[in-house]
Amino acid sequence: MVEKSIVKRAEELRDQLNKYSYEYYVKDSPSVEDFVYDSLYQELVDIENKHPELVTEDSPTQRVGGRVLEGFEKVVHDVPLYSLNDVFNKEDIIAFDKRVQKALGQQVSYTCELKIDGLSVSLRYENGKLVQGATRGDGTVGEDITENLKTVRSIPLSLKKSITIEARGECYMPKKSFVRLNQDREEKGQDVFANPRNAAAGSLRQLDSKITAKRNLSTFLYSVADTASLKSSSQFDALQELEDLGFQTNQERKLCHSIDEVWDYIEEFQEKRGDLSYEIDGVVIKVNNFKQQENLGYTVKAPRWAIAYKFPPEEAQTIIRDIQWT
Ligand SMILES: NC(=O)c1cnc(OC2CCCC2)nc1N
Repeated sequence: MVEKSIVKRAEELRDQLNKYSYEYYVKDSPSVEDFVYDSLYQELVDIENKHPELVTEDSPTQRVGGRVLEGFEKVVHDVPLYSLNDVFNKEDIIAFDKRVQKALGQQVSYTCELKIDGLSVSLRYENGKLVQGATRGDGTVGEDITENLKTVRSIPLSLKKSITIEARGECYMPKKSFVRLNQDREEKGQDVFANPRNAAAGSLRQLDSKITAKRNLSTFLYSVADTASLKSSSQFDALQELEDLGFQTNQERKLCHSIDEVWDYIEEFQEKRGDLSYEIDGVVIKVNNFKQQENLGYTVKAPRWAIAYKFPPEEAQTIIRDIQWT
């Protein structure tokens, strides 16, 4: 039986380290220097080595697993991960708005979100603890990449409330990490990745999570499998609720009350795209109210209540050129 004081100290360290990690990787505003984090982390590693029975699933020491997998298990998504219909011009945005207004016969607000150019992932939590992470796959069957997603520091191993929820979002590689990774691969005579999306996909497909852990991936969560698992009754509020649970959400979201406001948002971020620290390939426009989303429903592959406005592809050189070389 381990002394109570040691059990208590291990719990304190876990909570403290998870809080520091959240501040650093999710809020991007650390409250302590790295050396403070490192020394507390080492203290926890020492306690867990001496008393393995004290190790918990959500201990920060469990982010980087030990074993190399043979392959990935299949995961069936009870609620499919839908894709989005794409549009490429203002006329189609206006047509989308007209269809929605006609179908609903009432006023509609839209939540606009940047369309992160990464990989869709699904994160399942039971009683607030991360139990499974999976790829989108074909929308119905994905792959279990829990070990790899646990290494993504912005993914919380435990939520701020012990609820059971399946969150969905994008896992991506920041532009600077992409450039650094390709420089490193070039020096080693390895193939370089064509773009950050491919680099993120390649990093999440690693059978050895120690490699994934070094790729500096991040996330933006933007939806849940079942909106009934949230208090919110709209997309805009749901994003805030996900943030309050400890997820990273994209701060550029905007609640728009007319399609003109939506178009202004699109033009704004077509301009700002090069200044972002991550790649986007457009804007996602969603009917804000969940009841209205339900009334509009889905086609076979995509919701009728959302549309993706795609920007013209940005040639690779722009990505490299636009990085602020600090
Ligand atoms: N790549 C993105 O940033 C992104 C993708 N998809 C969605 O929403 C889909 C999910 C279910 C129907 C609408 N939102 C996003 N922000």
